[in-house]
Amino acid sequence: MRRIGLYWFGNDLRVHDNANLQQASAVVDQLLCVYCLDPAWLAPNQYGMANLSSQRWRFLKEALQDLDRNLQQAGQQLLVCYAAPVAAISALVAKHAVSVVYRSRHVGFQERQTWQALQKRLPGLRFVESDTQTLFNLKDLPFAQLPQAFTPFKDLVEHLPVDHPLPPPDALPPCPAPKSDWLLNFPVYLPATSALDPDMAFHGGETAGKKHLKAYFHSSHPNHYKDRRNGLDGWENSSKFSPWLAHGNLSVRKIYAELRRYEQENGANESTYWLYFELLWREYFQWYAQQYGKQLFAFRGIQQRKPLTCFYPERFQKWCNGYTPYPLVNACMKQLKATGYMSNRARQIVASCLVNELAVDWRFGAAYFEQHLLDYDVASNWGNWQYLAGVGADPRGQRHFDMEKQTRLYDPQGKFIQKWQAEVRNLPLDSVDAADWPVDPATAKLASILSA
Ligand SMILES: Cc1cc2nc3c(=O)[nH]c(=O)nc-3n(C[C@H](O)[C@H](O)[C@H](O)COP(=O)(O)OP(=O)(O)OC[C@H]3O[C@@H](n4cnc5c(N)ncnc54)[C@H](O)[C@@H]3O)c2cc1C
Repeated sequence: MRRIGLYWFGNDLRVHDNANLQQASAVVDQLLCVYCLDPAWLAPNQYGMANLSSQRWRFLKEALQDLDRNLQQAGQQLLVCYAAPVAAISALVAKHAVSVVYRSRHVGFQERQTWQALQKRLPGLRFVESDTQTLFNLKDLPFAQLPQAFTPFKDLVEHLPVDHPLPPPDALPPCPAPKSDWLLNFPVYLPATSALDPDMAFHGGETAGKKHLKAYFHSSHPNHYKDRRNGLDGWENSSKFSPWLAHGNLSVRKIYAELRRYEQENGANESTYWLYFELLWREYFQWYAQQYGKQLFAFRGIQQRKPLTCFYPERFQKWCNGYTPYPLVNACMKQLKATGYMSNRARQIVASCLVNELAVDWRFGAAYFEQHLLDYDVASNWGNWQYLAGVGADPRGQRHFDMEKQTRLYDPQGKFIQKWQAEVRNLPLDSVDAADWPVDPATAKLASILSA
């Protein structure tokens, strides 16, 4: 009897180093390659924001088109369903008598729930999941409970061996449906912003990601990474791997292998080590999301500590649009909106500003980043926000950055602020002062009695 498999692509949009694709091609006679674009991503979430900005959508669309081209080279093609995954996959399983479903492990809470819901809905089917998005496999981690801070985690894992990345499959089992059904076809119209800042030219897809990886490790940039990584602008300051990593266009094991090759050929130094160190931060947050589930999104975080913040709609809007009293923050936020990218230092500065200067609930900042970051990754985003808000993996508690000092350090000549036309100063934080709030006469009388 013919065995038909379904490969459900998620944040692993690539054919190289994809253990599931290799496994599927060895086991099944025919294969459906499917991606689900969930309509829920376009509707407002609990923070009133859609998950995908037009920049994020452009990058994702490019990544899907590239995946389709790469699958075609191996005799396959990609079906993109505009539907909720459980419904779409169940329908395809029934229509094509699928007996095994493959996917890469996703550490996100909702994504895990969806995977479980699918298994419940389709009893009797085989479900295969592999670790393709992390350096290490879950089963090889040398602890049962993730350490509550990064340093003990790093000490436990940094010398563990990392699997070699797998090559792309030469050929994949054919698709069981006629070609006409399987054209990469987006049933929804979504505006995909094409205007890019030439300094931040990210294009989605495995092909663009691999090209960038090669260029990076054939330059001298890795030798200067540690000194430059805090720069607010400039393509060469940091690796810029994150958007391709987040979509799985680049495998983190492939990056690791390239880094080791670079070190062998050019010598290892503090900077090349630091690049690995940052990949370990990413790794930490992946397993952190896996361990803490929905606590990743909780106001009190994993610390169960209540931040002294709430929600001020006006302050939040000013932060999003770059109209706070802090020009550096405004420049960073304008950069994010225009390009979908912001350096790590800039993310720390604007997050600290939102929580400490504007006293706004950190989860709104995380949701805004989710909407706009090309490299949005559930684990790294919400994990870093918790850290900055003092409710996450930081043993030191809340990080409060001095805005003036950060400006002096990272934009001493004001060039970055000027580039984003964010020089405006003396903007009030609130348009209504507490003293101007309309107060009814009875309350005013009570207040005067109490203050007498
Ligand atoms: C509030 C906040 C939100 C963030 N949200 C995300 C997110 O949604 N997606 C995301 O990939 N990163 C996120 N980061 C981490 C970091 O800012 C980005 O990974 C980095 O800026 C991406 O640029 P790069 O690839 O040039 O990084 P590089 O400095 O070149 O680092 C190399 C790689 O290491 C990893 N890395 C570096 N720093 C971190 C870190 N602090 N946490 C986790 N991984 C790290 C990334 O995979 C990155 O691509 C966030 C940081 C903060 C402070």
